[in-house]
Amino acid sequence: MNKKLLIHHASQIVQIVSNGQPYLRGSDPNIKNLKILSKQSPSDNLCIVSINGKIEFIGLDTDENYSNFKNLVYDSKIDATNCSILPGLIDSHTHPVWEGDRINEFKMKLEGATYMDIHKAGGGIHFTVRHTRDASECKLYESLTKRLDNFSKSGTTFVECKSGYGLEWETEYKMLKVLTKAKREYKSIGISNTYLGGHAVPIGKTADEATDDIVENQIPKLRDLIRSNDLEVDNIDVFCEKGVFDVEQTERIMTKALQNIENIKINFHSDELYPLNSVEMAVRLKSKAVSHLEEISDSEIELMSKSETVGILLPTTAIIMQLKRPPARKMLNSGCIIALGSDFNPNAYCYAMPLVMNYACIDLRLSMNEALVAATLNSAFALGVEKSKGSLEIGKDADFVVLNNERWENIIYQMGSHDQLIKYVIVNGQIVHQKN
Ligand SMILES: N=CN[C@@H](CCC(=O)O)C(=O)O
Ligand SMILES: [Zn+2]
Repeated sequence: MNKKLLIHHASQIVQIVSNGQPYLRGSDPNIKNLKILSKQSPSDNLCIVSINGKIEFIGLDTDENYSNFKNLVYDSKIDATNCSILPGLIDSHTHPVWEGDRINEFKMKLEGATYMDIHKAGGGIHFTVRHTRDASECKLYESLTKRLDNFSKSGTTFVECKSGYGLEWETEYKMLKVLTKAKREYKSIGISNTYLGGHAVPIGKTADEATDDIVENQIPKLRDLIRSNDLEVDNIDVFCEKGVFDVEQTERIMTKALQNIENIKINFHSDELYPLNSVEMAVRLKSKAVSHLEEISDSEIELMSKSETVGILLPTTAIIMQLKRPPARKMLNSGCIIALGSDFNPNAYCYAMPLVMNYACIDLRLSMNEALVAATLNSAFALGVEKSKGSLEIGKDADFVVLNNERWENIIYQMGSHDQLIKYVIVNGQIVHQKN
């Protein structure tokens, strides 16, 4: 199979970088000088060629190089006149496997209840856990794939997906089976799977007892199922938070996972509601990423800026929950590696990375270039897929978004209009979404 795709006549191609850089720190001048090809004259003709799902050529089709590709027969040709082309967006934090919406809690929060009030009263994550435990694998797969389709229509071509609404092995296993099936069979979006057995302390157990269960019972089972190829799990996560799992318990879980599961990547919820100083532990364990960080301290920022641990910011959640905002500017100016995620979950119902980037700019004061880097290359690095995704470079996966507009910034500027702007979403050189 040698499928070929040609996208030609484009006005702009946003590569992000073209020198193989794996990520861009906040202080890197290449964020200001993003690698963008733009039409200089009406006779210019920008194009991108994919063969077998990889990028083979990017540039002016008058270039000498293009002669190798000019006379090929293409399976699909897209005329991108007046369009811009971006890397597919990468959403580095979501919780998409669950049943039971939480509209009632949304109402309660609008009336003044806090997230933790609801959680302690047996709602929040516990409400979703009850409904997810009751749901069949088939039902969970059906709702997951509908959600994956919504991520894809919003321009996301690769998404991190967590388990975490089981809080016991049987349901965690069910969720991970659903995620593994989607990763193997659902080809319109790439998936990085995360085991989040420590998402909350199950009712009737202490946090220490729940930690013991994860360390002594769940992680060994997970290891065996990964080894036998029954499950595909890429990352391990814990909700490290006051009243959930403390730093010590989180470290026990992470250490056990590192010792038992080959190539597992640490990526956990950190410093969201209370400053627990968990970034110190994250950096010490060489975590790939930590998420939220509303309460990150100056000394943690300093540590993070000298490490390769990515800070994943979730602007929609901070707005929905009316949290103190993460000090994004300070983190960027100090040289941290910043990524973005939607945090899609029943408490924060947002699929759309274009809206997340908009909020990151307006509410967290990122520049548009910083937001795009955070939603592409740096998210890819947070998930360990930067060698194949996150920028438009020869040899990387042909994952693109084609916008109905000559300037890429419209994906951020036109708040909430991504449905009108996104003309095509392409994954591995295949059109997975096309605007009618
Ligand atoms: N903070 C913990 N986990 C999720 C919320 C999950 C839920 O409320 O169901 C988050 O990242 O926001
Ligand atoms: Zn989360």
